[in-house]
Amino acid sequence: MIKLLKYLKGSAIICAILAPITMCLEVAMDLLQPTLLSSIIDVGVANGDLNYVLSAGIKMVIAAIIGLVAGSACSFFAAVASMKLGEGVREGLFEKIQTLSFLELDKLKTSSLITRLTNDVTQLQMMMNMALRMMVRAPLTAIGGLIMATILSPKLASIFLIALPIILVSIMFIIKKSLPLFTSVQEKIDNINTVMRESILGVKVIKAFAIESTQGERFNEANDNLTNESIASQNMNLILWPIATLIMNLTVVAVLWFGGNMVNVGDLEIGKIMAFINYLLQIMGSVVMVINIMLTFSRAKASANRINDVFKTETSIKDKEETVEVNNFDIEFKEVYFRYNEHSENVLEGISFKAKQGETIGIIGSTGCGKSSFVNLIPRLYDATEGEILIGGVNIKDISIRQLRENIGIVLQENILFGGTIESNLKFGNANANEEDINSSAIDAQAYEFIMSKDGKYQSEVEQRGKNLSGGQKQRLSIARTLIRNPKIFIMDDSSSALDMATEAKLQNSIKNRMKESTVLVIAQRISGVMDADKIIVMDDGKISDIGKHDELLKRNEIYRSIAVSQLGEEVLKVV
Ligand SMILES: Nc1ncnc2c1ncn2[C@@H]1O[C@H](COP(=O)(O)OP(=O)(O)OP(=O)(O)O)[C@@H](O)[C@H]1O
Repeated sequence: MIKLLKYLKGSAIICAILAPITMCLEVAMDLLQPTLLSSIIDVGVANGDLNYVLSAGIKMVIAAIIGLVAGSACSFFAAVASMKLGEGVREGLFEKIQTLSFLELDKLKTSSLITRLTNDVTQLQMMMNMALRMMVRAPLTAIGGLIMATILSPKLASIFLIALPIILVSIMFIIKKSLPLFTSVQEKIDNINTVMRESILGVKVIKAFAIESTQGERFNEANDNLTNESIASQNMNLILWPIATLIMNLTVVAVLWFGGNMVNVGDLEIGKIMAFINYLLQIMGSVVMVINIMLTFSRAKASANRINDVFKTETSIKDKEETVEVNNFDIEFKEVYFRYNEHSENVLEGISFKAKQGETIGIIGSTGCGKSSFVNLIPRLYDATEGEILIGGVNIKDISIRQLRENIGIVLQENILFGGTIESNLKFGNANANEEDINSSAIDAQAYEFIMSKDGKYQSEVEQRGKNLSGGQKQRLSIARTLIRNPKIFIMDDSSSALDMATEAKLQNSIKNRMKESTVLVIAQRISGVMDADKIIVMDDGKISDIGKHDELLKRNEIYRSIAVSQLGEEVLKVV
């Protein structure tokens, strides 16, 4: 948890220092009150000295006002410092997540990352706030109260020697038991976030399949698990209160019993007993505060561990110290093998091929045969497990990730658009794009017409994830967003599947003209999407089955021939 304090910066550090200082003042004022009260009773009232009573009373009021102001200032400083800590940690986490590769993101899981960014940071904030207010107050009040009570009557104060150890041992026991429960509660929140995320994003599928009740059951199960775990962690909390209250009440009885006897034999004044009980209540109150701090601390520790897990995660894909600039964008795969993690099987096996800059390569194969995995290796979204991938003759691991990704434009299979306007989405591809760039990429992506048909044209609103656009419109905007970068390597991962044949043909034509100088890789499910390519790679179960032109493959490759016949009919064979 201490490690995360480095996210406390600037004015927040000053607030974090001022909060305990102002708290010290409040505690001092609180500790003064019982002594002033006892002097009023034992001196003022006992001697019938009204002036003494008045002046001590005024001192009590002034002390209370100073205590109030100091306490409010402390709460303010603690709130600012803890909010700023939360802001800093969230910012750090967000930046860290941006650096992680797909591999680490797969492992950490999106919904868990969201819980860590929100719920776990909130726990940390609460801890910080409480620590700044209570961590000083509780021990100071307890120690100060003990000293003042001992000054009043060392004999009576010996009662604390029995009461305090019992409470402290109970606290330690409960804390030890509750830490794993708090970690488990956070995990259960992860689960519920996963189900919620799936249910909300997939609400249309759920409705279309009429599986609301099944989803409801999944949600209820996750919800029940969270509730049960939270109750278990709170139960620990509940045991502590009766123990603390019982010990406190027994101590008060003991003070009254022994103190009463002392008054009877003339060893102690009545006012001192009252002050003693006041100190006792302050000490016990601070013990209760310590219990609260410890419980919040255990919960925050579980959250801090989860946050630190993200900070500790090192990206597996990073730049070497010395990187090489490339000016040529031929691509070569040399005996490339790939699997998603050490426990899974190879998704790609022995992939070798070459593509010259300016060539268009089509990639076709049955679903799940590894096409997306294959192209994802080129911009290093994942790293190959074995073998080498070269661009312009240089291993891609020797090229800086920035240069690599700046020169590669990939239209992913999942077309994710961001909330904003059509223009802001296109500018994701190139923030400096001018009107001409925007127009030309929209025209080439066959998106211009539908954009112009909208009332707002380029300023038309795009809702989150582009949900107010059709599948084909999203695909075309995603293509335009990539074309606007004029990448040296242009990859389309099944990006024209939602377009009709005529639009797809126009798209192919415009890409061919625009990307003459680039290496183009096009994954398609439809033969029409790849048949005009300079080379077509036929993939089968993670391996390359064949590479050739349309006519050649029709003649010699069984897989290609069967895909072509299934889509274009037997006539396709007559041309060969
Ligand atoms: N992130 C991932 N983690 C683990 N396995 C994955 C992941 N993504 C894909 N796979 C697995 O890798 C294999 C190849 O998937 P890939 O997406 O590359 O196939 P594809 O040929 O592009 O499929 P499609 O044509 O349906 O898009 C599949 O068996 C899939 O289950």
